[in-house]
Amino acid sequence: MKAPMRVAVTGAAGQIAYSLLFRVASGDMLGKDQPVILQLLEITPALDALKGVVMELDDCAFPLVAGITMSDKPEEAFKDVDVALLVGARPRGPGMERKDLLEANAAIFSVQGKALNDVASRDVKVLVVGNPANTNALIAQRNAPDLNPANFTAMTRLDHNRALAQLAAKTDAHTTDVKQMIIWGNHSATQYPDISQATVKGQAASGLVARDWYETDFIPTVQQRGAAIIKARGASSAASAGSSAVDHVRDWVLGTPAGDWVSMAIPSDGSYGIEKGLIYSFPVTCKNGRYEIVQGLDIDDFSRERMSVTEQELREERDGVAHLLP
Ligand SMILES: NC(=O)C1=CN([C@@H]2O[C@H](COP(=O)(O)OP(=O)(O)OC[C@H]3O[C@@H](n4cnc5c(N)ncnc54)[C@H](O)[C@@H]3O)[C@@H](O)[C@H]2O)C=CC1
Ligand SMILES: O=C([O-])CC(=O)C(=O)O
Repeated sequence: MKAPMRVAVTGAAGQIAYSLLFRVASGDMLGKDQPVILQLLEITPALDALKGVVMELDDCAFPLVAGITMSDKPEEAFKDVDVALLVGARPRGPGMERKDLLEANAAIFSVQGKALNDVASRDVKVLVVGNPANTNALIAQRNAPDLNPANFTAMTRLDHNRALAQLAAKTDAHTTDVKQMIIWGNHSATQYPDISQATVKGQAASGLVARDWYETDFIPTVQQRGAAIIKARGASSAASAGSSAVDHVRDWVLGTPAGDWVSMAIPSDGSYGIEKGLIYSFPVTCKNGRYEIVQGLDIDDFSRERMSVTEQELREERDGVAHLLP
């Protein structure tokens, strides 16, 4: 039996966590042979609700759960954690953009970055889900100077999966037939879902769909999918967000399949001319618990323009929270 891994989940009484926790506990994220200790963080008024969630986790009798803790103090919840899923934050409602949440949510991530810096495992892998995810990840990372910046990531895997689903439906294929999708940039309406490298059953996707569909239907549909869910459901995506968080961490820890890649928002190292340090979504492959940006892709003028627009938005978000960036 492997030693348990410690997984912190913030916002553990919220909507996303209500689906995410059960997937983590059942072994979908770290493997069916990997015991987990769940370290759950909530704000004080939500601790009663959290107790109910823990009662349900207990009632599932998951073989891989080696312990569960609850706390309203980040320094307790993050103690020695190997993986930190930073979900807890206010979600947007109808008519809002994700960056409208910056004011409400940014402070959470400076406090949590500091706590991770002080008490988490030195190799902790951090995934920020709470919006605006990229800039919140930047805040957490900059407040954790003793940890490797590369260990702070934000979630664009939901956008990646949405793009797979849209392209698969259009080409009458299954999502597993689609390879080499890319989401560039911010988890926002400026993100650039790029099919220029994608294949469907081994054929170039760009040759299978009309350019007009790609530009006027596919791109805006993926960019606006979060808003469409809010309109339809009256609440922001929860189960699909939880599922994508599982995918993100699983692939980071256990590796990406040969011949394909995934999208992760990570600190830019300057690849593709993107400003160093911004938390920007790139195509990456993962192996041995590390990710690497896919290099050498051709970037045409259409792509370059869109990659720059979303980069510029990330610069503006960063400048808007300068007071939280040590
Ligand atoms: N990156 C992505 O692809 C996606 C991100 N999101 C974002 O995820 C976040 C959570 O969404 P939901 O679970 O639907 O919201 P929710 O409102 O149902 O749950 C959020 C939970 O976080 C808790 N919380 C608030 N401040 C906290 C703090 N300082 N420490 C610990 N917990 C705290 C709240 O008490 C609440 O229980 C939102 O910001 C939402 O916009 C949602 C979908 C996709
Ligand atoms: O749209 C939202 O506010 C929630 C979210 O991030 C998504 O569904 O992509």
